[in-house]
Amino acid sequence: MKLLFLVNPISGGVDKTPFMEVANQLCNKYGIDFQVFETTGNNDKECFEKQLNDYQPDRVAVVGGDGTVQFASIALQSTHYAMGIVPLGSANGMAEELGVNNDPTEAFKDLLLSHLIVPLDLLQVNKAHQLLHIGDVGTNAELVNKYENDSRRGMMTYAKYLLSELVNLTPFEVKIEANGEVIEKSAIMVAICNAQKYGTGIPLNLSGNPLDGQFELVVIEKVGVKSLINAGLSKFDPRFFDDEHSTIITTKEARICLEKSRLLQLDGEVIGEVETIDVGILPGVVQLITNKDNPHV
Ligand SMILES: Nc1ncnc2c1ncn2[C@@H]1O[C@H](COP(=O)(O)OP(=O)(O)OP(=O)(O)O)[C@@H](O)[C@H]1O
Repeated sequence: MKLLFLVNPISGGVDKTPFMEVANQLCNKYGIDFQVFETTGNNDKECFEKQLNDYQPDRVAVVGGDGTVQFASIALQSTHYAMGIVPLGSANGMAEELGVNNDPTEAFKDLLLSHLIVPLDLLQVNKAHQLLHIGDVGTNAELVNKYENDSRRGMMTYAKYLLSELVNLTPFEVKIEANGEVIEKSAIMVAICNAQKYGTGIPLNLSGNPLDGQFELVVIEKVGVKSLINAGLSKFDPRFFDDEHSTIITTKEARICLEKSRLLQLDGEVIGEVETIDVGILPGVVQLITNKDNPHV
């Protein structure tokens, strides 16, 4: 077997050397030929694609967090190269959704052993962007933007912005065209979900499945104290999930029209202001190495 490691050395602020030493020993023990590609943050897509096509691996091991998994799935889409995840980021939301073992070495062994390869969906957003996990406009996108632009990272800064966003909630009008219907709502946030939960573990819906060829739009109309407490609790137990103030639409294609431009964030990255968001599904374009611990299989 030929294995290509795609490693993000900075994800999660975690030193990847101990994991790579164990992985190296396992590959030597089992006679697995391997190469390593380390992201640098510069020109990664071109360099990765070159190494991929020169080496032609049987499998790709993605070592990092959500940003790295998103990078890999976009680079590997519509190719025959299968990828598996070794969760080593600060947020491993997609790994969690897909039932990947929390222990990187165990996740790596699963990746080597499993013969279960399933087609994973991506979403196409406004022609120019692709989304793997969750994107949104409204409260959360504003929060991500302020947090990203503050040099003081960490939980205190995040909490400060979260509180100011929650105090200043101003609903906006949104029109959604999907499944041959038009829905108009007053919302504080609209989320585009290929999955169920944010990387923090807080769920947005309980029906999202990144392998089903569809996606969910979640329109959050308002947040009361009760739903905030429930959101926190539902991180630990989905029975607390409260959809009283949200509308969930399952579809393959949608147009979201906002009354005025708002910031859009996709997979944790702020894209910029948009007034119209066209979303489509790219069904099963990524070959994902998984196993029966994945709740969607
Ligand atoms: N070696 C590097 N040095 C600096 N930036 C890098 C490096 N490798 C990748 N990047 C940049 O880091 C970003 C991806 O990292 P991101 O933090 O989203 O990863 P992650 O895997 O989700 O980790 P985390 O969970 O810590 O956020 C991209 O913008 C990428 O260009």
